[in-house]
Amino acid sequence: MAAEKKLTPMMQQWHEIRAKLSDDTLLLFRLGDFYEIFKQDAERGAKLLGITLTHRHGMPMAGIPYHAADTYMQKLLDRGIKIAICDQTETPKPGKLVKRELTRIITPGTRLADTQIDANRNHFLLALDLGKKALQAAWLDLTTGEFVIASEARPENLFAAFEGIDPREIIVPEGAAQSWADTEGSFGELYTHICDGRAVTPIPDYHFDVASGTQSVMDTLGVLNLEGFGIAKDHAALGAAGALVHYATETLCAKPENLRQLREYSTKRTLLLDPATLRNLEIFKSAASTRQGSLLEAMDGTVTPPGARLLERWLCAPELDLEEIRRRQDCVEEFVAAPGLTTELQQMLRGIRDIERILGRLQNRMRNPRELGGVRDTLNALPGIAVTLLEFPETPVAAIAGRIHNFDTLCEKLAGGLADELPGKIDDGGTIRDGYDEQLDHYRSLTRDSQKWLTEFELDEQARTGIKNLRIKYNGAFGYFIEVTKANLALVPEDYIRKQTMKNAERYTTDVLKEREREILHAEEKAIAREEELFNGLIDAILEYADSLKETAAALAEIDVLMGWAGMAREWDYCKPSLDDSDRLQIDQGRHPVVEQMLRDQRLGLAGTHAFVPNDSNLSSSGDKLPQIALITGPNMAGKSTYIRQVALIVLMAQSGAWVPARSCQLGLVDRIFSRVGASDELARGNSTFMVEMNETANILNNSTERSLVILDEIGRGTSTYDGLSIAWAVIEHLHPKDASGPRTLFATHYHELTQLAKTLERLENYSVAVKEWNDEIVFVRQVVKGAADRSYGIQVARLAGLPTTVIDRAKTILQRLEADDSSHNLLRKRMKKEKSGGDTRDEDDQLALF
Ligand SMILES: Nc1ncnc2c1ncn2[C@@H]1O[C@H](COP(=O)(O)OP(=O)(O)OP(=O)(O)O)[C@@H](O)[C@H]1O
Repeated sequence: MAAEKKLTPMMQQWHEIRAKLSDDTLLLFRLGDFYEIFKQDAERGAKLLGITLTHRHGMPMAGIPYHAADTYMQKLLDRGIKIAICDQTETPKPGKLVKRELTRIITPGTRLADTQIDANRNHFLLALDLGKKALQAAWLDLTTGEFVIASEARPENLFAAFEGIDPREIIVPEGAAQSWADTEGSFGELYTHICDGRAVTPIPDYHFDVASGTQSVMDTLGVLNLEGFGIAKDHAALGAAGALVHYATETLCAKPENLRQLREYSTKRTLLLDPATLRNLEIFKSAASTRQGSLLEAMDGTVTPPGARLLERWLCAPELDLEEIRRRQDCVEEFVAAPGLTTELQQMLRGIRDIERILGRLQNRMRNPRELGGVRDTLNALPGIAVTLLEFPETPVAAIAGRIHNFDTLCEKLAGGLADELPGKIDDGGTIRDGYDEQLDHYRSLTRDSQKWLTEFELDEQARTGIKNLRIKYNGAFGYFIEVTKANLALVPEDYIRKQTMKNAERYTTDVLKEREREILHAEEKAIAREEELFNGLIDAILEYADSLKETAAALAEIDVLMGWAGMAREWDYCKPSLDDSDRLQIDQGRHPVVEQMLRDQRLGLAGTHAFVPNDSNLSSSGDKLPQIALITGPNMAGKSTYIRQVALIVLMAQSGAWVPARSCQLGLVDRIFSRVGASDELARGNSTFMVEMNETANILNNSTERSLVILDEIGRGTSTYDGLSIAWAVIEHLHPKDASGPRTLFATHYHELTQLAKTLERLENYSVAVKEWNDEIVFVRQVVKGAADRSYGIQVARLAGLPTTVIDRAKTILQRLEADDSSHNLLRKRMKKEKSGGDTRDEDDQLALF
């Protein structure tokens, strides 16, 4: 207690505020031009930020300059640290403790400042709760106001969506986090996976209560019920939504003001992509974890950040609604047919600002004059965009254009009120245009007159005292003063009153200067206060239009994505796919969108690289005239993986509403894409390659339907040949139910033995990727043809890879011996050889019963 008594009033204030925060939060305490960090926070902060730790009266402290705070905050947030900001909430007065309040807590999932967020990506905060029957989830992007709930009896279906939304922070009920991670089976694994590398924040369980959650969601949205959003009052995920609202309110230190809508995500309305497929198909990130080389990058022709964000949302939730898919496709078609207008529109879109996020900040009390300038400039650009869109009358594009509102009144108000050049902060002055407000003009003229007066006063005093270098100066602590250097002290007149002694100068004031100082400061203070009032008035005027601004921003984002797709369609000669409810998939001359682009880029630099070779794909789940399963064999490096992936990517693109890299494409809607391809990054998580492969395969066998698309690449290669072959064999049989339909499947393999399945499975057809042999060398022609391949040409490919000749020669010898060996494994191969040469295979058929 004795120690407590000694605290200065300011430290008492610090203690009171610090006590409201959790231990892991770092408190930044505004002190003049610095944010100070004290005590235990100082030790932690100094280490994390690499700044000097000092001690005052034994108390550790560290400080960061207010003007550079953004950079330091960014560093802390990137390390997953929560920051609490305590600001001065009144103008400091000498001798009085300034009022301070917590103004914000910033966590990885609740950042708002544009310097702290990625413009092209959403920043979602995700809340999870596992009920007895279902997983409840809600996610919210505070920067844009997007707010979604979901409830799913099969949690694995939702984890696919989470992978796509890529949450920055996950809120869970206290106590649950560890027990969920320890849950046996897929839930535990998926939960651990989604938490990996993300901030996880436990909050008390009662914040997940459905009844109180519903109430706080309704209060925040400003509605009396949720029927307008098609959501039942007792929707089980409203508990998670309530937890989000609570957390957002706590961190913003106020109710989030930009939440206006709530949407339900349903796995039944979306083509599902499980996390493994998103990774395997390199949808959002390449295998090297970069955007480059991903489908997202190859499909991104957007020119605005909201467009880029919408593209990502569309790609992680491709549609099952034919009408919506066709609407998007038709818009792309309009833009494809009007390249000139499209380029013009794109040019205009480049000039607009991110209204959705500006609104988010304005509504949540992060206001600076330049944001208003952004709204003004964007509104000025809208009529031009709207007029250009009128060139698409009575088309789906015109329907989107119809969602762009008219803001003439607001435009006029902002043009009249805002200065042309805007400062970064309202306190800097100069936000409001001269002539907009009489009162402000009056204070400003007083200040301007005073500046003139001060200049004249300086000249007069120089003349009166004979001190040529006498200066009138100003600083925040001492106000206005007359500065005289030490050498001229003898000339200082009697009426000068000493204010401060410096090393080389003395500072004085006079009664006249004191009087004038009072007037000037008063006028400046009044001017700033009036300017702030007017500034808030303009913000209120903007916020009155919040809903129509949001709708306009959403329409512009759509136009941006669709024009980007049209640009791609023209540049890469894509076709408009035709989608229906059938069970077929027919792609004529399909290409891999990413590999094709990479090959062209390489070709520019590397002579001799070939262009992408297109291939057809034809499947139907009932096996009606087309196979249900395509089994693809072929040499290493021939292009098997590329081929099967391209089919999956084309389906995903088509159901997102984009055009696709093919000459033509007919597609019966796919409900899920499953993949088991390539190595995975699971090794670091303690799973072996084979284990991962089997987990993914199990998921496919358990969850695929006859509407699904399954692509499997080299199943079973992670174990011994016999085990692998047997598993692959059984997997194919499972995917080919007797007398029923099965998922449309592409299966690439090096087990040539599997090609025999075509004899027993009527809906399976063999294909191979052709190569030409020339002088014991192979030439890749990348053509997929009907019929099985006879060998792997592994040794030839190894030679291409640069294995030493001695190793290649030795491998050939071993291969010859193995092929001569009469093992049961080679029976199949021998049999195939005989078959090819028209020999008798009856003996081996008996042996085949083994499989
Ligand atoms: N249709 C194509 N046109 C042009 N180049 C292609 C085509 N398909 C594949 N390639 C090129 O060939 C390379 C190898 O393809 P891919 O990995 O698909 O072969 P693979 O048969 O699956 O090989 P492995 O069996 O060794 O895994 C790709 O990286 C790509 O550059």
